[in-house]
Amino acid sequence: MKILTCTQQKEADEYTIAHNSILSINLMEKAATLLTDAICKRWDKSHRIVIFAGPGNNGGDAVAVARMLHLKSYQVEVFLFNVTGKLSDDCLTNIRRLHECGFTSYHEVTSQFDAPKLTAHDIVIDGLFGSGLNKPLSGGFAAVVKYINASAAKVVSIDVPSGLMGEDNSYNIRQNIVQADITLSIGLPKLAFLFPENEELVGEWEVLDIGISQEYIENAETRYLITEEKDIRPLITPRHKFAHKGNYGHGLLITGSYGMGGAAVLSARACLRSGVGLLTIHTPVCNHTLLQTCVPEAMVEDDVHERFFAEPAELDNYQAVGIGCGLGQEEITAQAVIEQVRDCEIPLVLDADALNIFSTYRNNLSYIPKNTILTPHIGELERIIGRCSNSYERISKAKDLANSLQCYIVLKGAWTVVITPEGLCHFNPTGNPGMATGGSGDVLTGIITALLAQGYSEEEACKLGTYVHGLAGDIARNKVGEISLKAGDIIEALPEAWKSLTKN
Ligand SMILES: NC(=O)C1=CN([C@@H]2O[C@H](COP(=O)(O)OP(=O)(O)OC[C@H]3O[C@@H](n4cnc5c(N)ncnc54)[C@H](OP(=O)(O)O)[C@@H]3O)[C@@H](O)[C@H]2O)[C@H](O)CC1
Ligand SMILES: [K+]
Repeated sequence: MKILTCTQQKEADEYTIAHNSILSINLMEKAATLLTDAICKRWDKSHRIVIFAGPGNNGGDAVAVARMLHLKSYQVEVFLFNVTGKLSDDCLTNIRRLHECGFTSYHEVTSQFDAPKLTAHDIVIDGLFGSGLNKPLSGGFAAVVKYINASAAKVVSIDVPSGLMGEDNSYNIRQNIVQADITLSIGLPKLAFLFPENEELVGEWEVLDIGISQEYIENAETRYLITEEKDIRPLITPRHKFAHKGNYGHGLLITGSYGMGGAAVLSARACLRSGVGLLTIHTPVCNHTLLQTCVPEAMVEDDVHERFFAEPAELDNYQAVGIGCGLGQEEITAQAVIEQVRDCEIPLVLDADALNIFSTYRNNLSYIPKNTILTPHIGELERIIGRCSNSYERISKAKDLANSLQCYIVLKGAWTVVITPEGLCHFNPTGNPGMATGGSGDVLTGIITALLAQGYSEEEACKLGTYVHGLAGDIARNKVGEISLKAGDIIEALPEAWKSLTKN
């Protein structure tokens, strides 16, 4: 699913009106009908609905919703802010329609706003500003926002929480943005919804399909997409009837150190549950027995060192290599990692300590081969690109890094994003907060390494790997709950996740 900018969203509306023979006012009527349904589904008529409408079409939506709720016998009160004396045509039409159905609780605010007292049982509909916002809110509107946020009422924002920009909020004023409990987004989701710092502003969100022109969406250029199951399923290549283990690649995981053998176990088990033909684990001697016992399906190659990875492995026999889980950052390991990466000519995944090593030895970043997959969490990424003050800045800088290294970056978190060397950002929808636990990343590295070994392209391996990892996490959550979820549960759920993605 594409994510469009607010400017594109406006163009999409105009295109739909021009090409799908629908009048602008009727598109608004469609939006208002869906908004009203979504509201009625959640709250019954015992709640007073207090609607704050702005001067543009976001306000027009809100006024149309007021009429629909009024006609369903909800108790509705409308405050329309008309401080410049300039209302959009569709907003004006809806004000007329509201009056025509005998509605009397309408207040037009031109200067002084006598704020109603809001209680916890009230529902506020925030239709002040939507995709037409062109600067941070200030003055009277900022005061209205603060009053809404200070109230105990539940807040439903139409399209976007008023004051929030759809994409970049680096220069916004946070306290002047509505804190919604629910955002009912019209057409497509906005990029800003996917950023963790906006969670308390956007609340729970839902997209309402008002029938925006598919043709426009297909042709719209965007760098931001949400991966869907329908994008993932076709990527999976079925196994051949006459296949043998040699057909599915030999993966190598360079993982583990003294006290961190578990990371090697987790990544190896996940790798084996993701279709790899053969797996070898290169690990310090101290982990030999552990791995032979816990992962009997894998071969173990001992490093020269008792406790740490110290000497690069020979890569001739492998189709992919994953480096970093539980490696530690000993000087001797750092040198071995840099050398291993510099000379690597097969598909490569760098995770955890391998990334930390490159952030310490930054001058060696250019040794990372083209098309390598880097799988940092926010902390690991910022050790490389520097501290960022918000997600938009972080993603922009990550795109720069992916471009300068010509690498793939899998930035892990809620909405893990796969960034391609060309700067496309694919947001992954699966997964849950239970997966924020040690070892979860090791599992992902194992999965992606398995996919690369089987011959999936880097982009496919990133997208498919993050999707199935999150899906397995969701299956595990259903079994054990978010609090108890541990990395091993994700591995145990991988078979079901793979099965669900491959069944008809
Ligand atoms: N038919 C359609 O196009 C549909 C649109 N939908 C809804 O429409 C909004 C977008 O509507 P739009 O009118 O483009 O924009 P807004 O309602 O968000 O706001 C525009 C007005 O706000 C003023 N503005 C902008 N920023 C500020 C600010 N910081 N402070 C004060 N005023 C501001 C702006 O004035 P200018 O003079 O600056 O232009 C406009 O007056 C979309 O979000 C949907 O809710 C329907 O959903 C479907 C059809
Ligand atoms: K709004």
